[in-house]
This record gives sequence, C-alpha cells and structure tokens, in this order.
Amino acid sequence: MISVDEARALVSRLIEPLEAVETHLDACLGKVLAEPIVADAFYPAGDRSMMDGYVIRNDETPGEFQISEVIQAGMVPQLPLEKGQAARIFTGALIPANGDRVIMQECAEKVDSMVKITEFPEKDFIRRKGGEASPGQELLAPGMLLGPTELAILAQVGAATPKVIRQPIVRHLATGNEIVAPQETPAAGQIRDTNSSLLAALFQQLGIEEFHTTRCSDDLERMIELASEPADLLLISGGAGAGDFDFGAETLRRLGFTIHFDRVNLRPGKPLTFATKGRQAAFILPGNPVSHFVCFHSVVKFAAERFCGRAGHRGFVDIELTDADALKPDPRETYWPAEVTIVEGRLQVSPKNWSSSGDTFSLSGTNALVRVNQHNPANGVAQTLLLDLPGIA
Ligand SMILES: Nc1nc2c(c(=O)[nH]1)N[C@H]1C(S)=C(S)[C@@H](COP(=O)(O)OP(=O)(O)OC[C@H]3O[C@@H](n4cnc5c(N)ncnc54)[C@H](O)[C@@H]3O)O[C@H]1N2
Ligand code: MOO
Repeated sequence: MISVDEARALVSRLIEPLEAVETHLDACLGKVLAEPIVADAFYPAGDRSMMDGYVIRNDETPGEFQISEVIQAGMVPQLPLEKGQAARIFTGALIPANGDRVIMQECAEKVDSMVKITEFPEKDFIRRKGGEASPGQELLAPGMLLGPTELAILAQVGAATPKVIRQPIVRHLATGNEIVAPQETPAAGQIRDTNSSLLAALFQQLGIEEFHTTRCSDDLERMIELASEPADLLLISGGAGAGDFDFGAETLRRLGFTIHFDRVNLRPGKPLTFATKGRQAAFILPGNPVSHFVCFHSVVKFAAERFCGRAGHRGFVDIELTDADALKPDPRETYWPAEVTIVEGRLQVSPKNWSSSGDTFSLSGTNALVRVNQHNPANGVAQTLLLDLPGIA
C-alpha cells in the first residue's frame, strides 16, 4: 500500500500536460498559458494625461494662459504648446508637443478663452510613454494560470487567441446495479446515485468543461463499451474493491491499461486505483461518497491539474482546532472532512461528525480536510487543507 504522497508522485510522473491550443480570450479563464506574452508596443503608446485639466510647459509660472486647443481622449493633439498657452486636456488624452505638466481643473479657473492657474502642484500627472512596458517585454510567462487580471493583460496587448493548455475530456462511469437517478424513488436495496452529482460539481468547480457522466450496471461488457469512449481522464465510481461484482480493474485491464496502484494508505478511500494507457489516465474511486470526496481532493484533482498544466499545490496550513476529540485516529492517514470559519478575525477548523464513508449528509458545509495520522493533532492545531475560502460567497 502506498502513501498519498507516493500516489501523487506517480501521478505527476505518469501524466503529461496536454497540448497547447489557440483559444479565444473569452474561454481562457482558469486555463494555463502555453506561450510567453510580450508587449506589442509601448504602454502607454505616448505621454498621456492622468487628469482632466490643462497642460502647460515647464518654463511657466502661475498666471493666465491662453487655451490653444481641446484634446479629448482618442484625439491626436494638433498644436505644439507655445509659451503662455495651455491646452484643455482630459484623462487618457495624448499630451501635445512641448507639454510638460497637467494641472487638474480643480486648481484652475476658466474665463472665456483663458485659464487662470494660481498654483502648480509638484506632480506632473503624466503617464509617460513606455512607463509600463516596452515592445517585446515579457508580461506573462508560459505556465501561468490565467485569472481575471491576466485576461485583462491579454486583452490590453491584443492577444485575443493565446495558446493555452487544452483541458482534459473527463468521462465518468457510475457503476452499480443498486444506483438509480436522483429523480427516481429507489426500490428495496437500491440507492440514489450521489457520486455523479458530486464529481460533476467538483470538476465544474475546477473549471473543466468536458465532464461526461453515465450510470451503468455491474456489467463488465457494458462497462468496457462505455469506458472505450474518447477521454483523457476516465473515472469509474464503485467496483474498486475485490468483490465478485467489482469490475473496475478488469475493465481497465481488458482495455489495455496498466494499473500502477490499487491501494492507498488513505481513509476513507483505500481502494483508490490508478492506471494509464499511453497518455490516457484512469482512476477507480471507491463507491462511497465520502471516499469520492477525499480521493478527489487528495489525488484525482491533482491528476486533472497535471493534464491542464497546473502546479497542483496541496498546501496544508496549521489551523486552530475546535474539537480534537471528534477526530478518531486510525492506522491509515485520514483526511477528515471539516469546516473552516473565521471567528473574531482568526481561522478555526471544526471536524465533521461522520460515521462511515457512506455518510454523505455529514459532508454538509465541508470546506476543508484535516490530516490525521496515527494520533490526534497535538497542541490544538490541525494540518488543514483548505478547499475553499471561508466567508467568500
Ligand atoms: N472484504 C472487504 N470488503 C471491503 C473492503 C475490504 O478491504 N475488504 N474495503 C471496504 C472499503 S474501505 C471500501 S471504500 C469499499 C470499496 O468498495 P467499491 O469501490 O468496490 O464500491 P462498491 O462496493 O461498488 O460501493 C461501495 C458503497 O458505495 C455505494 N455507492 C456506489 N456507487 C454509488 C453512487 N454512485 N452513489 C452513491 N453511493 C454509491 C455502494 O452502494 C456501496 O454501499 O469496499 C469495502 N469493502
Ligand atoms: O476506504 Mo473506504 O473508503 O474507508 O470506506
């Protein structure tokens, strides 16, 4: 049985980021840049006013100035400033030739075609040509995760179809004769399928658009047929164990996958299985929903991130624990569902009360996992994996 860290190391070694594809800017949020982005020009392209006001020369003293022209943002100034002149200017407009400083309109008084300026502030209120970037300067490096601010930068330099790493196509099979759709009423012995909704939402949260899910009975031939559909990442829910009707591993073997591990020192989620075939990867996730949640956050998410070219951090942070007795240690490394809240300006983590890995209800409000080794965390502080930030809607 391997550790979670060993499982992640194998996943990292065996999964390669997918190829780069030109993608429209509107579809780039959450994707990883595959090329350097450089400035296509000087930014700003010319000296620009930072204020609405009047632009004058440097060799002036306070007094009255003749207004030479009106320069709106988007216009090209027509007249060089002569001594004794001021041009009316607006925020973002180009500074005319000989213009050295902008006086805010609050410090000026316009009288007909003249403007009276009694005082010159120290600051010139001009954004200088090339002050923010010069042509060819690298602004975004390959490998960068594109968030809203990076999209603004791409837009500014006209990179409307940057190359980003393609996202994986994820195919999910929820297996089991006992599972029925959420809108159905289960007959005796049946249960509603919760894992498909859970995984679909987790991949949606990850920003992965192509998540295809199908329910399937414990029927090896049917599982092979469905698992042969095109996918970069194949997920089989249930059938991870060694029971007579656990066909997950056999499905993968029959499709030519190599199984790299089928047991992880993880609670819940011990029978988590990982396999690859060429550049394809597959997991069999133990059927219980809490196991699904934990397997996703400890290993499966990391695999999806690798495909996307993301770094896949797993930053445990030490957080004050409210109820250490609720944590029941086990020989396996446990990832305990928990809720982090902000109490009087500090983070606190409260373990959820879960009785078995089938207890979906105990996951309500979970936004963190607490790592519990052989013993309960000492000194009231728990190693906590934040899945979401508390207090952010
Ligand atoms: N003799 C042993 N039995 C079991 C062992 C073991 O070591 N020896 N390990 C246990 C552990 S730990 C786990 S975890 C499970 C793994 O089971 P499987 O992955 O084979 O999953 P299933 O048996 O198919 O299902 C387990 C459980 O989850 C329910 N389930 C399945 N699919 C769904 C779904 N889509 N939505 C909601 N619930 C689902 C299923 O009905 C079962 O109750 O094996 C233990 N047994
Ligand atoms: O590994 Mo199982 O997921 O504990 O129930």
